[in-house]
Amino acid sequence: MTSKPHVLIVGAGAIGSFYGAILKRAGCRVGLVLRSEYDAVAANGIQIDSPLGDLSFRPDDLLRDGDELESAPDYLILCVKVLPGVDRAALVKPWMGKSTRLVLIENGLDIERELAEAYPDNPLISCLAFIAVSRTAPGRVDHKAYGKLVMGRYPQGIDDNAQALSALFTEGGISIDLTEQVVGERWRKCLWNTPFNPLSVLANGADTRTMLETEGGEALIRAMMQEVSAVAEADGHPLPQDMIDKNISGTRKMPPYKNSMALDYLNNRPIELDAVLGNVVAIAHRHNVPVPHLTTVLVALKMREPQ
Ligand SMILES: NC(=O)C1=CN([C@@H]2O[C@H](COP(=O)(O)OP(=O)(O)OC[C@H]3O[C@@H](n4cnc5c(N)ncnc54)[C@H](OP(=O)(O)O)[C@@H]3O)[C@@H](O)[C@H]2O)C=CC1
Ligand SMILES: CC(C)(CO)C(=O)C(=O)O
Repeated sequence: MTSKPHVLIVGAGAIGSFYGAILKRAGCRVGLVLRSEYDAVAANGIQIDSPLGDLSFRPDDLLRDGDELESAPDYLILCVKVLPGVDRAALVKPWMGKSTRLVLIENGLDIERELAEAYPDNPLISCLAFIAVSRTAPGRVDHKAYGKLVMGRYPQGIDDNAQALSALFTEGGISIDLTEQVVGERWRKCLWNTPFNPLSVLANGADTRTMLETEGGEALIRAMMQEVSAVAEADGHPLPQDMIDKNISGTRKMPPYKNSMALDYLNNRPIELDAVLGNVVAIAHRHNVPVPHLTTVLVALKMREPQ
């Protein structure tokens, strides 16, 4: 690649718009694939309120699902919610060239496999976002804090593609941790997301402080974390012994926070229940690890879904 790469973001909500803006700031050509917010972004571009300064930008290409591009992007970054009814492999198909690197910035466990199977010859880079960012209106994004990405080649390793993408994000002003073991990193992140995200929905969109300070709340969260940790270990990704204590004390120090699933619930959007919890329970069953708390929360939330 001689000039700066061409990036296409599929699903430019909070995460896609923010990381697209960072790559735009690094000098990339950045296109967006949009659905409900297409007209607003065509009129006004993407506006981002951020402590990093003015990140607002106009996309270089603006597409709807299935629209053609004259040439395949160097990086296709997928940032849609991971939901059972969404065929992500089919969604990205129109823009996947022979050497397009496929990049996921999405929450959950075991969410890469369907894409790795659909595109076995394209490098797949899996990323975890540590950021507080949300959509406030069509084409408007509020970046409150943080922004680090942890990234690596799926299923493991760090290759030139991950290095090059990491350099671009760094140039745009984001901190990156490259990892040889991205699946292990997904387990580390799910130690937090798997209890906090689904429980916040059962608790009507509660924030972290409410969840920890309700009598029995911390004990329930710890019990769920113990189960996630046991499944991670059975799956070959043991987590450090002190990680539960660190997660609890770190969360207690944060200002009260509503996670992305709480925001989806409060905005009547579907929640990523399987990606964040259902897949952990499925892996537990595969390894015969008992997960009574995780199962109870999963089943209670499934009862709320339209049958
Ligand atoms: N927000 C956060 O702070 C964090 C989010 N994450 C994870 O990042 C991922 C993205 O989350 P986030 O950005 O918050 O979610 P958003 O709901 O803000 O954005 C998702 C975007 O995908 C779009 N989309 C969905 N399907 C299609 C489609 N078929 N074609 C085009 N666009 C489509 C949506 O469009 P439409 O408006 O039409 O539905 C929306 O713009 C999730 O996995 C989440 O868990 C991880 C860490 C923090
Ligand atoms: C870790 C956290 C809370 C923000 O990065 C997240 O993943 C979410 O909101 O779902």
